Amino acid sequence: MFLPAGSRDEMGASIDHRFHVMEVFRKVMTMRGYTLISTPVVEYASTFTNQYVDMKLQDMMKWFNPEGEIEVLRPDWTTSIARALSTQAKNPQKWGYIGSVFKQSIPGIESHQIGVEILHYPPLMGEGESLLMASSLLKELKMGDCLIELGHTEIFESLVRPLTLSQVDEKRLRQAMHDKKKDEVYQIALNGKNQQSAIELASLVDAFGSLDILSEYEERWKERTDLLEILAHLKKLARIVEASGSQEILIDLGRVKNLPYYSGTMFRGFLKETGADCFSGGRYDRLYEQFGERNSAVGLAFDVDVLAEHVEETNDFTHICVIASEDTFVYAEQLRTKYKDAIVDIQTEPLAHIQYDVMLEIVEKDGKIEVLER
Ligand SMILES: N[C@@H](Cc1c[nH]c[nH+]1)C(=O)O
Repeated sequence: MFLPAGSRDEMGASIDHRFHVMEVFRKVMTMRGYTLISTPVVEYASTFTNQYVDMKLQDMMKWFNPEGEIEVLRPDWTTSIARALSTQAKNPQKWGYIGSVFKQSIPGIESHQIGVEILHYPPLMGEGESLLMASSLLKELKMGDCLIELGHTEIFESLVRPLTLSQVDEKRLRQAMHDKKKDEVYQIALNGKNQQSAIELASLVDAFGSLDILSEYEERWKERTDLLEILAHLKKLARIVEASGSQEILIDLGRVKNLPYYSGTMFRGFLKETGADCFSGGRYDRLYEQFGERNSAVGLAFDVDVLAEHVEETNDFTHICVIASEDTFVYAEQLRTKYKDAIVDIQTEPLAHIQYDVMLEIVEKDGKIEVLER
């Protein structure tokens, strides 16, 4: 009642879990040498809708400012951070962030992210670091096994390029490929008057699974040096992650980009137990072209709400109830110094819904104060 659809109030455990995820992330990123970055929650729409970023205005929370410019609530951290860093020197940088993104398309509009952006690193090192950082966070959070899926924008893009497709057909083709609808991919691709490409695109729909898929396609694409390079790159990245992390790797050669600014390797993380999609990211060197430069840029963001839902109970402090009155309240407060690592909850009566580990009662007898264990 009194809230727009999808908006909700929150109390207790779900907030605890979210903060726990953020705190563990902050520790992991700090220990790996990242620096925190934050950008304002209100930005100009044009930061996100320009030709380099190409996000859709209709998906954003927006309004006109007094000067008639459109302002939005931050729909994406990666783009804001690129804007903020565009004037920085080009030394290797690792940034971490914690905060909300806002999209019309998600229930409640707000979702919570934690993420990293890695700039000016050699490609395999930046990508490897993103994934190993993700892997160590999941381990610290005791999330159980995770599947890391690798894809690459240039496989689908380079097979579509020789086709003469209308914009509408190209959009439909992208969607059909994303939905893994093989017949539809083939039929739409045929409109591009290049049967060989249509066959290749249709086969891409099934090109996902374990690392063996890479060897299979090395054979299939042995004449295509551009695609072979991509396969070799993905293989090296998979080896780095496998050797240092403990996560299982999947390959999806037919993956289409979920954000327009990706150019190169893309990744996604799934929790094995429930299949929940917990992180997503990729390389976006071309995003920096709007500032007249081309940088090595890669990163990923976690959906904090998904992680918080799966996190184990985080509160393992001893829970002490101190029963006091208005007269003994000051004494009760002093007791805290004795139980520094416990939850000390001062009440007039124990609360029925809480299971206390220890119950202490402060009583005043003949002007003297005593603490009794109940
Ligand atoms: N901003 C992306 C994640 C990402 C971070 N860096 C690169 N990609 C997202 O919201 O899905």
